[in-house]
Amino acid sequence: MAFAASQIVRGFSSSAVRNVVIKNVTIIGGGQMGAGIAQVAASTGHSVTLVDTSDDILKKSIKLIEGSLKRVAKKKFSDKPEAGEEFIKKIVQKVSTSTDAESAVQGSDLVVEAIVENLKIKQDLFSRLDKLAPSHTIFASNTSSLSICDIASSTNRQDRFGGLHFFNPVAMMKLVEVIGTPATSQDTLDSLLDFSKVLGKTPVSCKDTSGFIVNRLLVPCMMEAIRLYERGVCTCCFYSSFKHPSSFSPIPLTLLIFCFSNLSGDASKEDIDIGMKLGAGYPMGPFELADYVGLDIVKAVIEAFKTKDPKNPLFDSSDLLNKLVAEGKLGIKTGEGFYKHK
Ligand SMILES: CCCCCCCCCCCCCC(=O)CC(=O)SCCNC(=O)CCNC(=O)[C@H](O)C(C)(C)COP(=O)(O)OP(=O)(O)OC[C@H]1O[C@@H](n2cnc3c(N)ncnc32)[C@H](O)[C@@H]1OP(=O)(O)O
Ligand SMILES: NC(=O)C1=CN([C@@H]2O[C@H](COP(=O)(O)OP(=O)(O)OC[C@H]3O[C@@H](n4cnc5c(N)ncnc54)[C@H](O)[C@@H]3O)[C@@H](O)[C@H]2O)C=CC1
Repeated sequence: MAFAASQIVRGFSSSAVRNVVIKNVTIIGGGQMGAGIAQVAASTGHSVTLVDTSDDILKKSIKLIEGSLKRVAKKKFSDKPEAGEEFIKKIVQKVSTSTDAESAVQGSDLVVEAIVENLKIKQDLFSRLDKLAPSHTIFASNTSSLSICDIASSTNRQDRFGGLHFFNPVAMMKLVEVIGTPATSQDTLDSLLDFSKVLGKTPVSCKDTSGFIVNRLLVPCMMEAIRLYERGVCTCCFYSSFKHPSSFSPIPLTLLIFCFSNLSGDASKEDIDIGMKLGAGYPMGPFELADYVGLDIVKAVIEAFKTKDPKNPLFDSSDLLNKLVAEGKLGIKTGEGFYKHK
């Protein structure tokens, strides 16, 4: 992540919106995603204002950014620790913090929202910001599962509203899904695509459908994994993966179907995770990844999918997931989720 020219200068035209120069970025929500987005935006030369509800939270956001930058600097400046320190300092200086979202958007070219996954709260936020942000400012949501159209409907700038869906951890994951609604202008989409590239990411364009591309495929897999665990799993379907861990050969479909229809014995989340890592080549198994993402987020995502597609059994809720969230066991961020974390 080198400091790069960060300006996106669009073709000149009579419309103010077409001349979008994304220099100043406001990120609302300083949790794991907002802090990550702030980090990559600052690392690519943007001036960033990070907003959250309290100074204590914002201090933790800056710590998250510093922690991630330390890992980057360790590689980039392995033999020059002082240069590494300077690199971190320069990037962190590009991030200012605020608890006042309304003022923070006033000089902003782009607002990226990464707050709690709740439609009403996101709509309330954007509706307030819409009244104060300059007319050229583009609004984007990092939602995992809510409709961009539904969120944008709270504003009077639906042509300048899109989805900008980053992946966790933002510093490492190369993909950004850029989502347009029927009302999003081509200029806005182009600006969001260009911005993603300036951040060093690879953008893909998505329609505003539940889960866009990646979560539409990941979430059913997650829910099937939880159900497998809740009702017991037939361990023989992972046998070939254990016997030949380096081969990564896919389990034959017929064997999988046989095993899924003959469930018996104790479930093991560890075995499911090993199965998906060694048998399907994922870097993390579903339970590890759910703990990494946050179980509150996973629950909110499933509920949003269910709201849009109520008859689909893939999105039926899970008693176990609901219980863990009710107990405050949200994964790595609280020290316990499906697993205990140090
Ligand atoms: C199995 C499929 C089903 C899963 C379903 C899951 C849940 C579905 C619900 C979705 C809810 C909503 C989520 C969403 O909207 C979208 C998402 O973001 S989905 C999550 C996407 N993310 C992933 O899939 C992450 C997968 N994991 C990885 O890629 C790696 O494990 C990871 C890069 C996180 C860590 O790598 P690993 O080798 O495991 O560990 P190391 O600690 O050794 O790190 C390797 C390397 O990377 C550097 N690094 C790691 N984290 C950071 C960081 N935050 N900042 C900077 N650098 C980082 C680290 O320093 C190491 O560098 P080296 O040079 O190798 O030393
Ligand atoms: N966790 C993940 O892996 C991913 C999450 N997302 C999405 O990103 C968004 C944020 O997720 P996380 O960062 O994981 O959540 P998080 O819980 O880590 O952070 C959310 C932050 O928003 C703050 N916040 C809540 N309401 C606010 C408001 N009205 N104004 C200002 N700040 C407010 C909270 O204090 C918190 O710090 C969600 O929409 C989620 O679905 C998207 C991709 C991956």
